[in-house]
Amino acid sequence: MSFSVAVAGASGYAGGELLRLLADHPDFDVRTVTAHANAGQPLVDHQPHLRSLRHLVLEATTPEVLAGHDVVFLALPHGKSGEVTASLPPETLVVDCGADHRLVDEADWDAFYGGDYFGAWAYGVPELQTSTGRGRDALVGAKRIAAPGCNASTVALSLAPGIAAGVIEPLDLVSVLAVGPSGAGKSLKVNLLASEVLGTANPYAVGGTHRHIPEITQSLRAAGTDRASISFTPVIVPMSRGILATSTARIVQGATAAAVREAWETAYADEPFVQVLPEGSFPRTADVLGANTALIGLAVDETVGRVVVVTAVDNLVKGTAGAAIQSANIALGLPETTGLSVNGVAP
Ligand SMILES: NC(=O)C1=CN([C@@H]2O[C@H](COP(=O)(O)OP(=O)(O)OC[C@H]3O[C@@H](n4cnc5c(N)ncnc54)[C@H](OP(=O)(O)O)[C@@H]3O)[C@@H](O)[C@H]2O)C=CC1
Ligand SMILES: CC(=O)N[C@@H](CCC(=O)OP(=O)(O)O)C(=O)O
Repeated sequence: MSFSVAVAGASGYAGGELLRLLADHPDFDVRTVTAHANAGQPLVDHQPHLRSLRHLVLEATTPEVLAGHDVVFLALPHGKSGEVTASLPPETLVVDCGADHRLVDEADWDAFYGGDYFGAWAYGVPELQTSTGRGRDALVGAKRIAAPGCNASTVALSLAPGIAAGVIEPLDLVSVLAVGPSGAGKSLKVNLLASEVLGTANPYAVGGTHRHIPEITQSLRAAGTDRASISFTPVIVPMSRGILATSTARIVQGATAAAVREAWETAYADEPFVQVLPEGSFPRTADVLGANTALIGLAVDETVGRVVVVTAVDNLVKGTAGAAIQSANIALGLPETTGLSVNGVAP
């Protein structure tokens, strides 16, 4: 089967990663790539690593250019995809990598983003299976999919099994993340200059201000609690890609260490792209580079009564483009793993 595909935001990091994966996907045929200021230029001027797509030229990002494809992937700045998606035909599968269609509560959108609210779509993290319509079930046959924020999906995958199994307290969650600067996109920002990022660790959005917090809590609520709250702190470190999220949660009274581990192992036992490491093993970001894999290590700290969950993902793959393609595979009835690899690149 061959589905014609357009990628909008193709000159950016997320668009480039979508294209790298789509180029080797047997059922997707990338016909159109679009950009904004760089429209009119050859794709490889902006993505020189995508040699098999060197025939493509960046077009303007308009509904007219994007219409007429079976699948449209959008990797545009926040607030820009919502403007486009309303004009795309309902039969087109649209997968948005921005935040415009992630949040179910308009008040969260207003508080953390602002501007027009475009409504929530099926959330592109299949492993967050729940009884409330999110997860894999909501993606089957979907025509509109919101791919996740990379930090948000990493933390939700880290903590949801404990909430679903009732072995951790949903309040008093803490997550601190080491993140690579590619998560912030390609556009020039002073705090992301090499001279500002190399040789240092920079915390940002400290103190409950990061826009991924409502996205995390809505996923955790969907896992099986009506209340979830998290202290969330990201720290930029000098690695181009990757997220290492260290999350801790208070263990509910009476839950044994074995029951805690069991919750995560059971939740992900059949998942191709989320793996729980054996006791005593913890992931490194290097282990998932280029892979659509989330690796999870966990330990129970009996002294403080908390579980410590360490999760590594590649922000551009499992955090964005890989999740988008995995979700599109499900929506189209293709094998979920098509075109995606659990194996990373090393060293
Ligand atoms: N980077 C990451 O790890 C992740 C990114 N995402 C999301 O994916 C989306 C893209 O992010 P990313 O690739 O990092 O960003 P980049 O800054 O690297 O790329 C942005 C893309 O959008 C285009 N663009 C810029 N302004 C406009 C506009 N006004 N209208 C239409 N297109 C525009 C750019 O085109 P041009 O080059 O011509 O200006 C470019 O192709 C964002 O919503 C982001 O939050 C989600 C999860 C993780
Ligand atoms: C280093 C850095 O700035 N990372 C970004 C990750 C962005 C992301 O995952 O996606 P969305 O912007 O689409 O939500 C951040 O923390 O906001």
